[in-house]
Amino acid sequence: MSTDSDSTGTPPADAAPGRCGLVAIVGRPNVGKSTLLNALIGSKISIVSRKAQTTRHRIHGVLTRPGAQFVFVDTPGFQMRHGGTMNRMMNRVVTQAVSDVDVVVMVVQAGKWTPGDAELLPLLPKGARHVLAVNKIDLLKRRDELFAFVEKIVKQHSFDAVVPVSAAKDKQLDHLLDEIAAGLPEGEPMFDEDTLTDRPVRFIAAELIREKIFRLVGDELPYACTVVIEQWEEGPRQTAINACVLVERESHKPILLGKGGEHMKRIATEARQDIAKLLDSPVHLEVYVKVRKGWSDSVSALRELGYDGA
Ligand SMILES: Nc1nc2c(ncn2[C@@H]2O[C@H](COP(=O)(O)OP(=O)(O)OP(=O)(O)O)[C@@H](O)[C@H]2O)c(=O)[nH]1
Repeated sequence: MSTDSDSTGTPPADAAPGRCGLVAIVGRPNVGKSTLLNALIGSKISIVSRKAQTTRHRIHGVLTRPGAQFVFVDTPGFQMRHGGTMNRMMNRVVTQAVSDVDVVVMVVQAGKWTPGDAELLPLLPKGARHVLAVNKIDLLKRRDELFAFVEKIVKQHSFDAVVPVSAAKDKQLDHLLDEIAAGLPEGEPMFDEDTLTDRPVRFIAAELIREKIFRLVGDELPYACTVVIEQWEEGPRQTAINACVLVERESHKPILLGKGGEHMKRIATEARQDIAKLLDSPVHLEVYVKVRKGWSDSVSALRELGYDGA
């Protein structure tokens, strides 16, 4: 790594040409992908103008550093937590989603290699630089455990770089970015510097609600749930939003609602605050729960809900 003793904040005249490219962060559930992405690009989402229609991907976030722009693309399938139709479709979607990225960062949890991790290895796109991010190193008691762990993985797959990190403690993230940058092609930035995401604002609002649900009751809900924005009215003083959370079974409803509806209240309050920040205007948010049996296993229901790849 370079030292910053001579850093003046301006790149030297003979600086390497700029790089820009697509990066996918993949990994089984719970290894810390979202935490890592947030630590890399910041958790604040803002709405963007894209310079040009240069990518067919859904962009999760953009990070611009001197000399390199990292365009993080979404990989929906890697976030799914259960089997069934959803997963089969999502595997297809995911293979397509990462097929033309420049760098794929596979995140694993230090000391915890599972069959779920191994299953992802053949899905990593051939033409990309493969970076292994060994996350949560702060949880390791002994450093030598890390060497043995990494050795076991690199025997199964040849990674171009291996970087132990802690997304939560902000450890080694600059090093990780350097290793990612090494795989980005030379080129002009695709986005203006302050750009963070180009996802439609309604989708982000639904994601913010889903995030609150996972934070509060994710461990208790045996299936993923989905959030559908049913109504969105931009008034002169506030935006009124009705959102519906679809769950699999009647028994999931009380989990989401909590005693006297307290979970739902907290979910709605926290989501409203985030959405208001996102829109930079007051928000009135109503969140309902509906039971829709078998939604995650029905292809037509998935299509209806806007999942592609069905
Ligand atoms: N100790 C520690 N915990 C971490 C670290 N990174 C993430 N976590 C925790 O691990 C859990 C899962 O993190 P997420 O970022 O939600 O993981 P994910 O891979 O996006 O999970 P899915 O959305 O299920 O795919 C959370 O409780 C995080 O706080 C880390 O570096 N150290």
